[in-house]
Amino acid sequence: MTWQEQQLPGDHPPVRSGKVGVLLVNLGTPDAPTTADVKRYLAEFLSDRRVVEIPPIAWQPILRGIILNTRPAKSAEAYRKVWSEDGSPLAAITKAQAEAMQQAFGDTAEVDWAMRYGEPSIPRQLAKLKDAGCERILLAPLYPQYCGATTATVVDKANEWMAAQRWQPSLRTLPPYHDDPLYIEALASDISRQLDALDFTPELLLLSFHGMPARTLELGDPYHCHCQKTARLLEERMAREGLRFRTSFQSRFGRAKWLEPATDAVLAEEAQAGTKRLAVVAPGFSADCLETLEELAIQGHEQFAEAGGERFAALSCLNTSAAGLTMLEALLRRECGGWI
Ligand SMILES: C=CC1=C(C)c2cc3[nH]c(cc4nc(cc5[nH]c(cc1n2)c(C)c5CCC(=O)O)C(CCC(=O)O)=C4C)c(C)c3C=C
Ligand SMILES: [Fe+2]
Ligand SMILES: [Fe+2]
Repeated sequence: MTWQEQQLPGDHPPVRSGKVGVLLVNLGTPDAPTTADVKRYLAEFLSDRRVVEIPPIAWQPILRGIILNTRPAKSAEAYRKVWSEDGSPLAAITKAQAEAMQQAFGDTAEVDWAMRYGEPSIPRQLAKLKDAGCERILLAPLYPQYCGATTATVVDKANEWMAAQRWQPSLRTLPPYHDDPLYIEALASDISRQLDALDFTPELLLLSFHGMPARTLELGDPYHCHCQKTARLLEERMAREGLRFRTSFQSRFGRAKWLEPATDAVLAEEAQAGTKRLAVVAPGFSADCLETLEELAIQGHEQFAEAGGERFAALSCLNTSAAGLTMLEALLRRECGGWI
């Protein structure tokens, strides 16, 4: 079915229909690396009750009174270190992924991208797809591992928009793909390519996933198990003579206990135990961002070197690599089954 302006009586509102839409979604990022923009972004992000599970009556005074007066300046400084000509790396890469998918799908689907926090927002982009005639939309949160704080909040936001529509499009959601052979294969091939290009041979490949409060595991969030399964499958698929694998969790936020071991602690511990050559990669991130380019590649390098490590490499995320785009297209085509 293709889009068409239907033949309608003169006083009938225009009707556009018949198309399939695909919306790639990632976390969100400030518009500019300034304290004011980072503050705006963090206020929205950290007010999401899926992200900080403390009752607003207790949390909002801490957020507004302390965190939003201290963190934005520090985070803005970190963002400035990784900001690119095309803006925030997370937004620029997600946009490039959507453009590549549009190229791959041609006129069989409209492909666009959105950010859960900040712009372009999910409601704005869903409305854009609907206005372009998309009656069927695949919502694709680009998180391989399911997490209430990431995947579920994207679906919540989309459903909020759906609730306000008289004529709703049909909505499908890309399921988590943490153990999908397409994903494991893409990671194995892209990581192997990057390891082969290094001018040293790492003794350890550290798989660093974004952390979560430890209690989310007891509350039934599958995130920790999904990360562990990705790590196990990747290690089985990639096994190399002399290369050890370890898994850790980065980006701790707040005072509660987070999933362990922490990436910074493992980097120091490994160097102190005599590991000289280490590579780190973040398989849970679809695109490089502040957490990989600054926290891992800059801070992680310093932590490892200060503890006695000698050679360090932070590998890239799948981004727009050939392996990453081939995987993404295959996942999206599968989920659009019967539609295109
Ligand atoms: C990949 C999955 C992610 C999970 C799970 C996640 C949970 C989570 N994050 C915070 C707090 C912060 N995260 C920040 C940045 C950030 N987080 C993710 C991904 C996940 N977060 C990404 C891709 C990014 C990068 C955004 C970018 O612009 O590049 C930040 C902002 C930066 C900073 O000030 O440090 C915060 C804060 C919590 C509390 C949480 C789960 C409870
Ligand atoms: Fe985060
Ligand atoms: Fe687990």
